[in-house]
Amino acid sequence: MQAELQTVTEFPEQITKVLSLLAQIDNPVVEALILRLANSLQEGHVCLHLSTDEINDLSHRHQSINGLIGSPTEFTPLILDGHKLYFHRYWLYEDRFANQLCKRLNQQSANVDEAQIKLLLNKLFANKLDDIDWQKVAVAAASLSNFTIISGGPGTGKTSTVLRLLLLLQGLAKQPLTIRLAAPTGKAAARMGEGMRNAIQKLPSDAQAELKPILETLPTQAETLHRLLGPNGHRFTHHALYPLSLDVLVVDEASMIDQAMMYHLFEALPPSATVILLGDKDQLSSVDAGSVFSDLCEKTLISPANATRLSEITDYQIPANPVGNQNMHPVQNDMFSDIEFTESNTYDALLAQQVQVLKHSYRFASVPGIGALANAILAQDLSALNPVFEVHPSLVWQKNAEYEDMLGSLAERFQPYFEVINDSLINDPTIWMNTVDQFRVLTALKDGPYGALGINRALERRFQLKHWIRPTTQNGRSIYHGLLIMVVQNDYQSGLFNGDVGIVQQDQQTGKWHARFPQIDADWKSIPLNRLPDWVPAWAMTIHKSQGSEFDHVAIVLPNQFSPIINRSLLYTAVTRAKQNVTLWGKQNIVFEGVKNHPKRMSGLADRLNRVT
Ligand SMILES: Nc1ncnc2c1ncn2[C@@H]1O[C@H](COP(=O)(O)OP(=O)(O)OP(=O)(O)O)[C@@H](O)[C@H]1O
Repeated sequence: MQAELQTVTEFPEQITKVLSLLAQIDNPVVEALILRLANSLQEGHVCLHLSTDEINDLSHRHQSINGLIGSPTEFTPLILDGHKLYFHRYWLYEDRFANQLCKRLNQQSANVDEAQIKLLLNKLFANKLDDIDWQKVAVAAASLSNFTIISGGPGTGKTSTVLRLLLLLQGLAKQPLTIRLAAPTGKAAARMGEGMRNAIQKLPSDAQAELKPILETLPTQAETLHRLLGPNGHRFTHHALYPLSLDVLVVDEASMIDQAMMYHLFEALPPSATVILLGDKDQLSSVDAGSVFSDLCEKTLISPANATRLSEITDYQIPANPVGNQNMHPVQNDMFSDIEFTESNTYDALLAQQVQVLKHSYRFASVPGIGALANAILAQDLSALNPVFEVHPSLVWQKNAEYEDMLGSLAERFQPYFEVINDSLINDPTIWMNTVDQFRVLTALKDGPYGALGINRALERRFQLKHWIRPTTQNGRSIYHGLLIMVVQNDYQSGLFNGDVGIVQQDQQTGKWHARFPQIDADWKSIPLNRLPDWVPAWAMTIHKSQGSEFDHVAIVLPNQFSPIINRSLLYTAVTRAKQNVTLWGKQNIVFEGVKNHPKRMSGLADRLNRVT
């Protein structure tokens, strides 16, 4: 699958030529259109919106588009659906996913025992709050449905909430449920498992004792979506005809799932399974085309009937359509201030009621600087940015630094790591990884001096000057003991996936080189360098690649000229990768322009869901 997608997204010109040749088209206007579509896919859009004039123009070129562009019922390489032009495969992904979702939204709450739910909820949320406990509301709403989205920023309690939801579902079930946890990348899956184990530890001790038999049935390890679906060449083992064997699936970091993977996932789900997607709708969308999670989170509403039902179950007075509620972010309030809830019978109205948004960050209560900066970015409040940096010592903004000074400062931050990696008495890769995860450089761009590749090269030169590393060449690549690498390709043979981060090590006895990777459910994996899939150094990584990871201190490096790639979601994602400190290296006008820039990816999902049930 990955290889096929790369053909379209990475080589737009070639795809245009091949399609034109296949359809025997020799028409520059049509060729330009295919190229525009391929380029927009590369930018993350699922489709291309055509104007009425462009559509009229196409219909006049009937001869030249015959066999190339067809309606949704035709089998042509390109599909024109209303005003939206798709590559056939993406039209199919979006259409089938929407159908699966609509089926799920249609089979809501059959025979739920609301009295039993209320009883268990009160055990799981023993403290009655003065204000509405939105975590409790989220669990209550999710227990009435087989599809739920829980969106929230870092530390808003998504994992704690989903743990209580799983305890509730398992407590209600007549037979023990098969529950599985998954995430788009290995790193995100590892963090999800760790989060679950922490959340269990943090349950009040009386609840832990009382719920012990149920707790023992819950998974505390998560797997990657690829592993869950079962890689099988370029396809997956599980699909509509051979669905997954599970009752409940929880997927974390769902904002990272692209349209293609979302389609494959929903195709492989048994119709009776309950699905819970967790994520942060404000984060960057997936690397590949689509912004499915944020599209699904576009509206969040509580109908009057649902408000009554949830009030009864939770013992809080839940307002219908809670516009202006403290729990909602100002941006969100603005977004919904003109939406009045009508008992609409469209799928998007059904979906809006399955979207639970958590807003209070427990994590940022102790590190308020990061929370304040993240909120200022989300609210696109430029006037708040400078004051936020002035007030919080955990935040530093280097607006006018020279390039070399910046590199010097970034390199210094890796000193603690090289001290442990070069200490022959410290041979524990977990200590190495924990030390290197204290600091990471995140870049907006991939290429150029301010991109991840350029910064990595420059940092390596500095590491060498400081005698922290002694590079040698193998298979044409510079390697050294302690080199931090990121895999940039899925490789089923080695079990390594795009985004996996490992450490290169030379065996002291044999002198052989290996890269070691932390495993979700096993010891460290050791792979000889010549068997590694394609990789890059990872002292600096793009913000896109950093999704699903967290570091104590994050340095965000922006280029010295504005690039449209810098936008609100990118900056928010970068800032929220930090647990303690953020150093922002970028000119003020570039940061301001980036915060104001909030593009939306094109897709037809909203239109498809805006259908009558
Ligand atoms: N209702 C609550 N009251 C007090 N503390 C809470 C509550 N909910 C969550 N926390 C605490 O907040 C922290 C973050 O919670 P949790 O890990 O569930 O959030 P998360 O949204 O999953 O975080 P992340 O974005 O890092 O995955 C944890 O220390 C947790 O114990």
